[in-house]
Amino acid sequence: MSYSSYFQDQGNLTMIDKASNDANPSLDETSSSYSKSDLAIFKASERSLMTRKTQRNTKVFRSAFQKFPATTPSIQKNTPIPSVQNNNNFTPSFQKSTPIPSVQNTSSFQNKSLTSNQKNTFQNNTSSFNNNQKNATTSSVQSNLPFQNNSSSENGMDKKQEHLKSENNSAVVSMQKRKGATYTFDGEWSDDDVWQPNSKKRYLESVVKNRDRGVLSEVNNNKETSSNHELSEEQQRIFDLVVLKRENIFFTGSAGTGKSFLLQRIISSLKARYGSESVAVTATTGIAAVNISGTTLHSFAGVGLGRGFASELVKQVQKSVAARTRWKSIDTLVIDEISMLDAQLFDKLEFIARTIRSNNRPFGGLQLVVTGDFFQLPPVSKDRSSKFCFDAERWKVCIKHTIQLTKIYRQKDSELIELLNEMRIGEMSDKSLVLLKQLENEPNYPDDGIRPTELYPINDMVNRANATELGKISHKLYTYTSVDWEPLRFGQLQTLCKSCLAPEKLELKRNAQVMLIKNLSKDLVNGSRGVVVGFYNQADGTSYYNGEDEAMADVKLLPIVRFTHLCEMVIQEAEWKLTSPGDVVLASRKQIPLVLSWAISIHKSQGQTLDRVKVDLSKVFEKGQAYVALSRATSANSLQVTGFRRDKVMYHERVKKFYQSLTTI
Ligand SMILES: Nc1ncnc2c1ncn2[C@@H]1O[C@H](COP(=O)(O)OP(=O)(O)OP(=O)(O)O)[C@@H](O)[C@H]1O
Repeated sequence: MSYSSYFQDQGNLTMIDKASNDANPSLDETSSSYSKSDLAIFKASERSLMTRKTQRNTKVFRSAFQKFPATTPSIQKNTPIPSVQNNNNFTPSFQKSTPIPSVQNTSSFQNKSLTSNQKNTFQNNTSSFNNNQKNATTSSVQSNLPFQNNSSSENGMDKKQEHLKSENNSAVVSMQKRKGATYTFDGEWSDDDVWQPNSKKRYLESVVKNRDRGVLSEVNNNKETSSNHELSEEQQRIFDLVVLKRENIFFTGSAGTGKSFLLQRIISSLKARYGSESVAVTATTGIAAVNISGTTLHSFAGVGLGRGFASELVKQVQKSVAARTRWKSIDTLVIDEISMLDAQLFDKLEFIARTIRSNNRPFGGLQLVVTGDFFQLPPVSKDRSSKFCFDAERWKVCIKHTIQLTKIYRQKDSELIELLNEMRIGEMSDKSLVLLKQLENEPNYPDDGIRPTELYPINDMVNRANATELGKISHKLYTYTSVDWEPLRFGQLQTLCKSCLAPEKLELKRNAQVMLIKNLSKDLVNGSRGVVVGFYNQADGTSYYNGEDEAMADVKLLPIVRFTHLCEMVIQEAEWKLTSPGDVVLASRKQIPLVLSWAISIHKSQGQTLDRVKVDLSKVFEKGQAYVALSRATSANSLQVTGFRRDKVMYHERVKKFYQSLTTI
C-alpha cells in the first residue's frame, strides 16, 4: 500500500487493507429545491458575473430567464451604497471592478526566480520531485456540483419560486427578531445568518442562470481550491467513509496535505446528497470558518465563549430557539482546525448534543467529521492548562476512525518539504539548517507590485508593520475611536478589550488593506479581506471615491470597503459586549469592525496558503508556531525567514506521542 491509513476503533488501531466495496453512486444528484448549499454556488456565480464587468451580460442573463423578473439594482459606479446596521440589514452593492491594491494573493505563484544562493540548492531537486508528482496515483471522483444535469422544467421552477418565497419570508421574520439580538464579545453573531429578501433571490436567480448556461464549472475553476483536481487515493478513501458510509471520522496530516481541500469536497457532497440543512459546517476560528464557508463552532453551538459548566451551557442553548433548532436539525457536524479546540469544550459540546437532541448516543447521534493537525497551533489558553481534544473523555467514544493524509500538495520542492517535516517534529537536520540560513535572503520577486504577506508571532509586531504601511499612503487619515462602556467598573472592560479584536483607535486611509473582524453576513465574515476604496457620508448619502472628501473638515465619514470577492460595503460601527448569564451587559465596545491587514499574525494565518511570505520568527513563543508560519509558503523561492534560532522550533511531546501511536502498527 503506497499510503498509510490507520483506523482507530474504540482505542484499538487496525489497518484498513481493502477499499470500500460500496459502489460509488453518482455524486451529481440534483436538489429538488433551493437550499443554503446552493448559496455557495450562487456566490461564485455572482463573482463570475461581476468579473465580466458588464451590465450588458447581466441583462442578457436576466432576459434569458423569464420566470424570475429582474429585481437586482443596476450596477453603476458611484451609486450610494446601502449601509449596514449592526448586521441586521445587509444588501451588498456591487460596483465596477477596479484592482485591489496589495491584496494578499492566494493564486499560484508562477515566477520561479531564485536568489543566486537559493538557485544552486534547488535546481537538482525539483526535477526528481516533478517526476514523482507525475507518477502519483490519483483516483477519480465525479463532479459534485449539486445542479449538474438538473433539468429546469417549468414545474420545477414554480416549486423553486414557492420555496424561495417562503425562505424569504422567514428571512424577514428572522430579521425582525434580530432587532433585539445581543452579541457575544468574541465577535460572533448570536443569531442565525440572515438574507435580505432581494439579495437572496438575486443570488438564487444567478445560480439558475449560470447552471442553465453551463458556466458553473467555470465558476468553480475560479475557486481557490480548484474542483478540477482529483482526490488522491487516500483522500478518496476518507471521502467514501464519510459520504457513503456516514462514519464518524478524524482525518489529519501535515500542513498542505489537502485536509481543507478534501473537507470542501466532503461538505458539498454531503449537502448534495443529504440536504444542506442537515450539515453544520464549523471551524474553531473565524478565519478557518471563512475558508470553508462555514461558521465558528462557538457560534453554531450558541455557547458564547463556552465558559461555565456543561449544564449551564445546556440551559443557555435551550433558551435560544435558533441554537436549539440548529442542534436538533442537523445530522452531521463538521469541525475544521480541531487542534484549537480544547478537550474540556469538546466534552461540554458532546454533553450539550446528547441533552438537546435527547439522544444518548455519542454526540447525540450526530455524524462527526473532524479535521486538523495537532502539530499546528494548540488551543489558546491563558493558563496553558488546556488539554488536546484527543485527550477529551468522550473523544474515543465519538471518533471511530482516525486517518492520516500523507501526500503534501502545497509545496513542490522536496527540500522545503523535508525542512517542514523536520520542523513539525522538532528534529532539524544540518541540511535543513543550511536551507534556513539561505532563506534569510529576500527572494527575487518579479517587479509586479505584489508584496509578500508578512507573518508575525505577536500582535504588536503586526500592528507596527501595518502602521508603517499606512504611513506610506499619502491620502487623508481617518481615526475612529472606540466607544467603551462599563457600568460597574469591576474590570470587565479590561477583559473585554483583551479578547476583542477591535482596537481603541482605528486609523484608515483610502487604499488601506483591511480585514473584517465581525460577521456581517454569510459572505462577509470575521477574516474577510479587502481594501478601503472610499468614504461615505451617512448624513447626506454621498460616497467619495476619488479623494473629494480630503479637503472637507469635521465630517464623520464611514469607510467603503471592497472585499476580495468584489462586494463593496459601507462599514458601520459594530458592538462587542461582555455579558453575564441573564444577558446583563458588563462592558461593551463600539468600533468600526475593521483592522489593517498588510501583516497578519501567525495565528490568523493558520489554514491559509500564501504564495509570497515573509516570516519573522524572532518572537515566536508557542509550540507549532514556527511550523505553521513556514508551512504557509508554496515554495522556498517565495519564502523569506528572519529571526530563526533552533529553539524557535517547539512541539508538544504529547502530540508527538499521539501521532506515533497512529503510525506504529
Ligand atoms: N488531490 C489534490 N490534487 C491537487 N491539489 C491538491 C489536492 N489536495 C489538495 N491540493 C492543494 O494543496 C494545497 C493545500 O491544501 P489544503 O489547504 O487543503 O491543505 P491543508 O492540509 O488543509 O493545510 P493546512 O493544515 O496548512 O491548513 C491547496 O492548494 C490545495 O488545492
